Parts: sequence; C-alpha cells; structure tokens
Amino acid sequence: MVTIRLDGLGAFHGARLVLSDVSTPIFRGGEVVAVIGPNAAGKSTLFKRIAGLLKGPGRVCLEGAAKGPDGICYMPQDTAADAVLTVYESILLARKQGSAWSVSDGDLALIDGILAALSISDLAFRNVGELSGGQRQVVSIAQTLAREPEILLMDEPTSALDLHRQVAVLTFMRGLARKHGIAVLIAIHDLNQALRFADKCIVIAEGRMVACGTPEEVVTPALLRDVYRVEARIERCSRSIGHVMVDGVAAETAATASIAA
Ligand SMILES: Nc1ncnc2c1ncn2[C@@H]1O[C@H](COP(=O)(O)OP(=O)(O)OP(=O)(O)O)[C@@H](O)[C@H]1O
Repeated sequence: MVTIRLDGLGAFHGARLVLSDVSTPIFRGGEVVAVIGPNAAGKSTLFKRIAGLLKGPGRVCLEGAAKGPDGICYMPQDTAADAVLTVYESILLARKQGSAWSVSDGDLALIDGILAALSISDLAFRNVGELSGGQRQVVSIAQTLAREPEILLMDEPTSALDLHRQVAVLTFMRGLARKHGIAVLIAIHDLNQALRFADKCIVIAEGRMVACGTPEEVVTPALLRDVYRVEARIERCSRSIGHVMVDGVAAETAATASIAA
C-alpha cells in the first residue's frame, strides 16, 4: 500500500520561505485528506512542494509507490485550456506525458472509462477552448486521472462546479481512492464538503500547519474563530455529518470592518 508522510516540509518562492515545518502523520492509500485554510495560507505551495515543483527544506517520505515520485500527480488550481485540442486529445496527451508516444487499446479504454465515470463522454470531441469553466475543470480532473496517480494532489478541484457535480466528483474521487488504494489530498475551501468527504484534514495558516486530525476533530468553533475569523457552530445533520453554521465575522474583525466603514 502506498503511504506518504511529510517531515518538516517547507517551500521557497524565489528567496522567500513561504511555507515551513509541515510534519504530518502517515497518510495511506485509500484515504482522502482535505487541506484547508484561508486564502494565501500556503495550500497550493504545499502541493507544489510535494510534487517537486518547488524547492525547500524537509522531506516527502513516500513508501510503496510502484512508480516512485512519478506516482505523485498534481492537478493545479488554474485549469489551462489548450484551445486547439479536443477533450479526448488533451486527456490522451496528459496520459502520454513523459512516456513513449504510442497509443495502445488499453490507453483508449482507460480514457473512455474516465470520460464515462466523470459523465463527460459527450464532450470528447469538443475543443477544450470552447468549454465552460466547470466543464474545463472536469476535463482537468480527467487529465490528472489519466496519469494513473498513486498520490493525487488536487488543488480546489470543485471550485467551478455546480452543487450536483461537486458532490458527484467528490463521491467519485473517494470511491476511486478506496478502490485503487490512491492517497488523495484535496485543497478545498468548502468546509462542509471537507466534513462530508474527507477521512483526515490538515489546516494550513500563514505558511504553517496549525492542525491535523479527522475533520470533526479539526473543524471546530475555535479553529473557525482563530484561523477563519468567523463566529460559527458545528451542527450535525440527521445523517450525523457536521455542518458549519456561520453566525458572522469574529468580534475583532467586525470592529476592524466597522472602523473601515
Ligand atoms: N509564484 C509565486 N511567487 C511568489 N510568491 C508566491 C507565488 N505563488 C504564491 N506565492 C505566495 O505564497 C503564499 C501562499 O500562496 P498559495 O498560493 O500557496 O496560497 P493558497 O493557500 O493556495 O491560497 P488560495 O486559497 O488563495 O488559493 C502567498 O503569500 C502568495 O502570495
């Protein structure tokens, strides 16, 4: 089984150390880990550092990955659109990235399966450049899956999706993690989706990890006040899943806001 653990991880943007001292317990294949935190906290930076796109101190301890570091796939936040390719071609290109350019029946069957699983078979021969933002985001997920990741880093993969597709994609990703033993780390702003779909949760704030545990352990009124600067409660629905109920901005922020007004 693949496992990943972060040991004192940090990252530089240029000469600036933007992220430091991120140490986690072991995350195992099959688990979904939500990475949460405010804007500019360092979530994307963390993913880029794990994926080897940024330099910095510390270690990414990977075990049991058949492809080694190549098993780590990063889906960026910005979904680049290559207008001249069809959806099918763009996914095939992603699959063939860094490998021999010969296409097997297995490659085509895998792509057909991904398109069907993500309910985008009807988009296969449309140009990527003419898709909506949400459609492009699902294509970007398909491109990442086509690389058959062992560790999957998804940077806000549902930010452009409607509610149905958010739930469908997150349900699918969790099933995929379980079925294929993939460790899936998802940076996400929707804390209710994190509470619903994640097995573990890490919180990044001001370039450091400030909490790690199950979503229920981590997403608390105290965390919401200290890290997100809102007054909020966690209420359980009839299915015992916690939901964040926001009452307003935290007092200190409210004072600042009224001064600013
Ligand atoms: N290419 C870059 N060059 C210099 N600084 C950068 C670069 N990219 C990000 N940063 C800085 O690194 C810090 C962390 O940014 P990062 O994108 O990791 O945040 P984030 O938690 O993913 O934010 P968001 O939720 O807004 O996407 C920010 O201060 C940001 O300005």
